[in-house]
Amino acid sequence: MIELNGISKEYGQTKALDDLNLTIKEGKVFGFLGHNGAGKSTTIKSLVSIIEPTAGEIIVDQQKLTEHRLQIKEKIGYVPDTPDLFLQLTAAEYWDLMAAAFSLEETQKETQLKKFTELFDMAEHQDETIGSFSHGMRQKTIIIGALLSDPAIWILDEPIQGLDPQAAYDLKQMMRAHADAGKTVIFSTHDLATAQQLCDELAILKKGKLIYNGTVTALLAQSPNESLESIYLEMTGKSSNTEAEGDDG
Ligand SMILES: Nc1ncnc2c1ncn2[C@@H]1O[C@H](COP(=O)(O)OP(=O)(O)OP(=O)(O)O)[C@@H](O)[C@H]1O
Repeated sequence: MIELNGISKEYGQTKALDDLNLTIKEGKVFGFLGHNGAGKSTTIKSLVSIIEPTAGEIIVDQQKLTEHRLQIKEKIGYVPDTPDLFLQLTAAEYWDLMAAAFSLEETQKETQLKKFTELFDMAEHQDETIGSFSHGMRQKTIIIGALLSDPAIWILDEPIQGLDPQAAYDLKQMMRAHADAGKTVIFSTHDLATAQQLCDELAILKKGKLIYNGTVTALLAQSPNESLESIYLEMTGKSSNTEAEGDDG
């Protein structure tokens, strides 16, 4: 279980996160939604120790993140929102690096690589440099690297973006299966259809504040005849098309 207790992050005058309180449980797919700049990546980067919140505490499996960073990092597979790391390495070199960072046995590395490179159609590209890849191929390379060690906690910042429909489908299936196996899947997305299809629980952020936390089912039940898209747009301050067209009812 992951607990965020009173997390705030300030950049000068900007409050990127404002007193965020959340509990993220195993066995669920947990999604972060919010407009550009709402604080999704700031939350995710705080969880994976890239940035340090200005205030608050993160607890992972009863351990304080500030006191157990390495043990906690070993449990996490992280996919950043920009897959532009190590562009001069080949995909195979990058995966070797990730396998070494997690002290994977050679056989475990080979088995995992065979599975993922076949699944993501990357086997024939593994000796090419990451810099020569398309956005989607870079994304696949980073996803494979993040999942090589079979981490219990997946934290994926806009992982679907840029993937072709087959890879997106396969990744969503993997996320579902990982959660169904009792593990943790956290991701951010702008794709409301994906959120509706995949998430068990949601956190919707607006300007650094949590404006909804709960199940997708409960959110949809609040307005039974509306889609997640129109509910989201209403909550985040935008009107749906019908309202924008001046239906004064
Ligand atoms: N390094 C930084 N320096 C200053 N401000 C920052 C920095 N990183 C983020 N911010 C600000 O913090 C706020 C939250 O940004 P964040 O990247 O978390 O949003 P996001 O929800 O992930 O947005 P997007 O959907 O565009 O990826 C924004 O106002 C952003 O400008």
